[in-house]
Parts: sequence; C-alpha cells; structure tokens
Amino acid sequence: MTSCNESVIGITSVFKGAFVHSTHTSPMDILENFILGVSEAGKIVFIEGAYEQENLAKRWGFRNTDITHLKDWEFFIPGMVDTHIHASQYSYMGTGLDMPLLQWLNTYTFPAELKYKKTEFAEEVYNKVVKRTLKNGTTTACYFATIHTDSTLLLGEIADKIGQRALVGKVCMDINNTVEEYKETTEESVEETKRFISTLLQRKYPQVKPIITPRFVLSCSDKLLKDLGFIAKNNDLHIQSHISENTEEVQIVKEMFPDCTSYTDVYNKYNLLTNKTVMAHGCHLTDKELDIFNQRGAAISHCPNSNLSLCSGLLDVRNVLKHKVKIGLGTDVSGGYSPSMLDAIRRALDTSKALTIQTSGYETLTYKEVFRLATLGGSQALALEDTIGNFEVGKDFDAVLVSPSIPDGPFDVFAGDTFEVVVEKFLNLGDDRNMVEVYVAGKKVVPFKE
Ligand SMILES: Nc1nc2[nH]cnc2c(=O)[nH]1
Ligand SMILES: [Zn+2]
Repeated sequence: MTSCNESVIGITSVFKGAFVHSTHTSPMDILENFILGVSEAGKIVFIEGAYEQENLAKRWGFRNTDITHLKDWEFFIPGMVDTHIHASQYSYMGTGLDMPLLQWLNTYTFPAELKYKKTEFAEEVYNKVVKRTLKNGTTTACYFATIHTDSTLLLGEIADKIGQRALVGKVCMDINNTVEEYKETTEESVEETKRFISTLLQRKYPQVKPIITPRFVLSCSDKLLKDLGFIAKNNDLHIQSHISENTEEVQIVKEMFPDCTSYTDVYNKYNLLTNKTVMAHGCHLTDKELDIFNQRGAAISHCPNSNLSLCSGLLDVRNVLKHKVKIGLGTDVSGGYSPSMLDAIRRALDTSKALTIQTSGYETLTYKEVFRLATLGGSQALALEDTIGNFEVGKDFDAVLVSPSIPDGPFDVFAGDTFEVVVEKFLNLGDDRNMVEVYVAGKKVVPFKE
C-alpha cells in the first residue's frame, strides 16, 4: 500500500471492527464499527467511524481489499502495561508465598536471584518470562532483573528480539546482611550501573530502555542512593524502586533515617522522586507523602496480587487518585503469583472490595476504572503516555486482538450479550487463549515467529 495525498506516510495495516480503550474523560470507550490505520513506523494515523472509510481510503491510498475485518465479537484493547515485574523471580513464580516481605526476600528471593550470575540460566528464564507476559497481553513491561550486568543486558536483548516494549533495570544493592554473596560494593554498583546504561543505550533498541533501579532503601547505602539519583538526573533516565510495602519495612526505614520525615522523604532527598519515577506498592503512604508524589510527578505501581500474597497491605487506590498521583498496575512477579495483567485487574478489584467491606461509604473501583489503570494509567506511570496507553492518533499501535468466542475458551458469549457485557466477561474470565494476536509498535509479535 502506498499513500497518495498523504504521500510521506505509508499505511501498512488497516483494521475494521471494535476498539475498546480509555481516555482522560472516560475509563472505557467502546468504539464499535470503527476503522484504524497504522503507519510503516507503527503509529496510529487515523481512527474514525467506519462511515468515513471511503474518504480515508482516498486520503491514505488504501483499497478495500487491504482492510482486515475483525470477526464477530472480536475487539482490540490497548496493550497492557505491567509497571512492576521481577523478570528474575519468574523461575519460582507460584511458590513460597508463606511469609511476609523481609523474611520472604531472605528465604526465597535473594538465593534465587544469585543464580543469575550465570548468563545461561538468565537466558532460559528471561526468554520464558518475556514470551509468557507478551502472550498474556503485556506489551510493555517495567522489569527488575538482578545485580548482574551481563544477564540484565541479556534481558534487554531478549525483549528486543521477541518484540516487547520494556524498561530494564539492573538491580542496585550494597547492603545484604543475610545472603552476603548477593550484594555489590557501592563502587561496583555505581560503575556497573553506568556500564549497563551506556551499553544498552548504544544498542539503540527502539522499544527497550534502561531504568535506574535501587532495590529499596533497606538494600542501599546513602552514598549509593545519592549516586544513583545523580546518574538518573544527568542522563534523564527512568527510576524504579519499592516503597512502603509493609509496616515492618516502614518502621525500619523510620529508625534508619531519623532526620527524614518519611520513607518518601528519603527518596526525595536523593533526587529519586521525579516525573520518570515509578515506585512499587506504597500501601502505607500517608496523605502527606502522596502530596510529595503529586508535586514531584512520581508514580505508584499498584501490585495487588503481591500485596495480598505477602500480606503486605491494601492500597487505597481511590485515595491515590484523589491526590492526583499517577498510578498503574503491576504483577510484581513473584511476590505476586500471576504473570497476567488480567489477574492484576481482578486482584485490584478484590482489594477495592475488601476496602469497601471494612470502610463504610467507600467508593469501590469499577472494572472500567481498573481497565484504565492497566492501560492508560500504566502508560502515565511510566511517563510513556505520549507513546502508548490508548488508541489516540500519533501513538504507537500497541494492541491486543481479543477473540471472546474461541472454541473451548474460558467463557461463553450469548446472542443477547452486548459488546460491553462481552468486554466485562473477558476482563473477569478471559485468559491468553482469547488474546489471539498482540502488536507492539505496529508489528505482530504474537503468535511468535518460531
Ligand atoms: N515485592 C517485593 N518487594 C521488595 N522490596 C525489595 N525487594 C523486593 C522484591 O523483590 N519484591
Ligand atoms: Zn517488586
């Protein structure tokens, strides 16, 4: 296909059918009988009612035979954004959820992460986690790897090869009093972070970028936090970490930093709270801390499966939204036992309902609001809203083609169902069998090439 009037931009795909997405004003818009065009560069160039088909065809130079028609009940959703996932913890996902955070880290996590010193092990696990999440509709993942630079670079290479959009973090930690082998010196951590960033950036992967990753305050010395804040600022990089996940952790941070007014104040002091920062959990943040998040433009990754599985706490998403703090959803594999963002949607609803049970007058989140968190909210949390998150013209076409009525699928569709009902069924009951195609920047990445 070539364009005529709009001769600079060539159209490579045109889809006709239903598109379901969120906007600032609406948590869920269902656009039935629409037509969407994707450019060679993978960007959305138009999305309009199908009655505009002839005009669009003339303007963009495509023929009727170039159009891909969605089948009955099929619809596109924007690719989902996992704002917090530990690629390295995928190897033991679904196990070891019988203790609280700090004991869990010492017993299961640190020994498991130590194994990534070997790049062969990293290669096996990282190929699996990228494929598993992509086929579950995660088109963008914000990854923690381990302290090992070469294995973490491999994660970037694998995400690029398989076609997932990713922020990839080499974990930084110079404190570990229980698994002594699993830590770096302060200098190593800083130097290896610099090597990681420069090597990954040199590779110029179009959709894979580095993210500065201090594990959390309890794993990092003051000097390390300070240097990482400096590196992030000098290179305008994304930042991720954990904050206020459970009460024991919050108490220890308070005792360690008597001069700081809060956990948030510690990160803020070291320039680690920016408009490109995403902090996981935040279950126990105070209103004052949320105000600081708002002022800095920093975001929260809500990881409800993990918060329930490790008995960490119930994040009050309604309160976070009230403070106008950016928020997305995360699986937090493997504190969370599921790699699926559909599970994150469901557990976020469960959490909101638990808060409703214990708080009179609580305004429960709707499934539509939680869908927005998994898509547009995630893009905002990762400061990628200009590129992804919904089907606005000019954004990259990151999308999942959902086929609700596949043979032997996880739920049934009936003739009397409305489109809205089918979307709700998919969000509550669907799984990767329904996600028949996945696109990142206009390129079909699921089904996999091999
Ligand atoms: N859930 C979770 N919390 C953390 N806090 C510090 N490290 C971790 C981790 O690996 N998982
Ligand atoms: Zn985590």
